[in-house]
Amino acid sequence: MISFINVDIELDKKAIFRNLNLNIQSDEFVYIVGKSGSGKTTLLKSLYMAIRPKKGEVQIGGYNSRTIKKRQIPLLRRKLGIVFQDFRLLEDRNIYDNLAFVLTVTGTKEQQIKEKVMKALHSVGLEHAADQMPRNLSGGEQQRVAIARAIVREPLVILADEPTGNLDPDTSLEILEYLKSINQKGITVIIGTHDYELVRHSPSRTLQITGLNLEETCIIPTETGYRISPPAA
Ligand SMILES: Nc1ncnc2c1ncn2[C@@H]1O[C@H](COP(=O)(O)OP(=O)(O)OP(=O)(O)O)[C@@H](O)[C@H]1O
Repeated sequence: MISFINVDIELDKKAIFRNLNLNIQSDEFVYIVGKSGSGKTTLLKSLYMAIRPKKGEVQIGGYNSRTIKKRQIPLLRRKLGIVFQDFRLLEDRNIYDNLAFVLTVTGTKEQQIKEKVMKALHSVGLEHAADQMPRNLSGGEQQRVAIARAIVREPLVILADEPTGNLDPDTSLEILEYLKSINQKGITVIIGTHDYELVRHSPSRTLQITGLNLEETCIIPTETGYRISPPAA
């Protein structure tokens, strides 16, 4: 469902990925790990076509980076739910309206908006917070709203870029559990993170950025924490 085929990505003439080949199936839960600056954000951006490969192609949701037209990019993004480290909620409107906005712009009818928004809030345990303003919620709650906003359009894929980067360890695990439960409903989830502890806690397919490519990796629990196999480059 998602494929990178012989992909080279450069930013400002600097090679970030070289000859990347990768397939991710529907329903998978995948971590992309790597140290700061290794290219996690770049990889996720190439999936929502904010970055296009210099060579090769990225296929996602029936679109192809080589052939997609500029006007089709919003259509692709409607099939994706994107979650950022800094939540990015609209501060001037309440939680309900933050989610409703996403549906209004695509012309969904009022009654349907209400049902979908409340269902999405329910799935992150925040239906009681619909009337609250974002600033009145904790960081973890704001990220749960961001996850609800990402799923309200019933996407094929959730792309989460360091979704726990601003959160304490316990809240991070809670966010991870919400993302796992969304995945169990059949939505592909791809998480970029440098938090190996998160991966150790809840293991799943893990791809580590090493040099200009990716390799399948295991985070192995040990008595003192975890070990990465093969080791981080
Ligand atoms: N717009 C840009 N122009 C040029 N280089 C860029 C641009 N954006 C990112 N880079 C470089 O690309 C490399 C990969 O950056 P990226 O943000 O994808 O890494 P990351 O793994 O997500 O890092 P972090 O964990 O710190 O967020 C870095 O060396 C970065 O400096």
